[in-house]
Amino acid sequence: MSEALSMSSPALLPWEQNPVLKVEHVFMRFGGLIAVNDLSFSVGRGDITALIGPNGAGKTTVFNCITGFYKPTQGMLRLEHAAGTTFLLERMPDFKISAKARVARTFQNIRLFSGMTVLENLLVAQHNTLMTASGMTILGVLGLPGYRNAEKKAVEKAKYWLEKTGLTLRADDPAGDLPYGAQRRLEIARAMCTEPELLCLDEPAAGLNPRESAELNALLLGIRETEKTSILLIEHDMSVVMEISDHVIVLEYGTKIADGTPTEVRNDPRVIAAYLGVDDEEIEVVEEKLDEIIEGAAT
Ligand SMILES: Nc1ncnc2c1ncn2[C@@H]1O[C@H](COP(=O)(O)OP(=O)(O)OP(=O)(O)O)[C@@H](O)[C@H]1O
Repeated sequence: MSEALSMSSPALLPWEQNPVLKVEHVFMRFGGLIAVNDLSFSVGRGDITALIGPNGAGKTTVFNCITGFYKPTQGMLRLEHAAGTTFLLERMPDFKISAKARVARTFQNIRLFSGMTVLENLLVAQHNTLMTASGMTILGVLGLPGYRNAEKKAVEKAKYWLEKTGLTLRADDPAGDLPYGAQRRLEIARAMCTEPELLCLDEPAAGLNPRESAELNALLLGIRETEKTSILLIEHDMSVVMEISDHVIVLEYGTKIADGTPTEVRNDPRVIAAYLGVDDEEIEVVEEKLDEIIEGAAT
């Protein structure tokens, strides 16, 4: 390749080589407020990607655009399945984004069916598959084999995720009776029962104690390893972000200010200043504190 050509086409970053999601020049305006400002980034297939930034930076708004809760004012969100099918998420209603594009999501505040059992929560998550197999109830009512098989598979899948999330012994308890950390894991299990191409987690470590946080890290790393599911997470807990992410994107006031590996982002003075809300002259002190936190999390 000529020098001129190689200079004009720089090597792709690892997460740009086979992205599951490409966010391209997305804007989201609420009246006069620009919550997301010309945002572009890629989510690598099979990666754990973290979206971080101070409160109000626009992270949840980005999630809402990806999952169809908001239509971006401008820009494209291109999701590509491993099999090659491409979905333009900004053109799809939210129910199709979950059912067809297979983007699953958890929320900042837990949204389980608290009166249903743990197992029932996982079966409800597979409602779409069961409805299709039931021929919209007729085959189900008649108890035909196609429906019975689908039902059996749904229970097997639920049991698989109960085991993965350490909830097998609580299968018949109401979800609302589980401790907080277990409810968070159940939310992830529920999302995984839909076999997502992209799993979006909004602050999965919020409110967890250090032991639960470590369990969450192990669960997410296990999902990446075994299921090869691509994960995009919003997280304020830097020990989680630094320990499990392959790729970190940093937002401030809706604008991307950094995009790289955890080490690159962590050492970026702009990120430290923006994320931790400090003045430039305080950065060194904060960097030392950050090192302590990360070392503490590793031991
Ligand atoms: N529906 C809405 N209408 C008006 N403004 C909104 C709406 N949703 C979000 N915003 C504003 O957009 C900006 C970004 O909010 P967003 O919730 O996306 O930030 P965030 O980074 O997720 O914050 P946090 O970490 O606190 O959850 C904020 O100024 C917020 O007030």
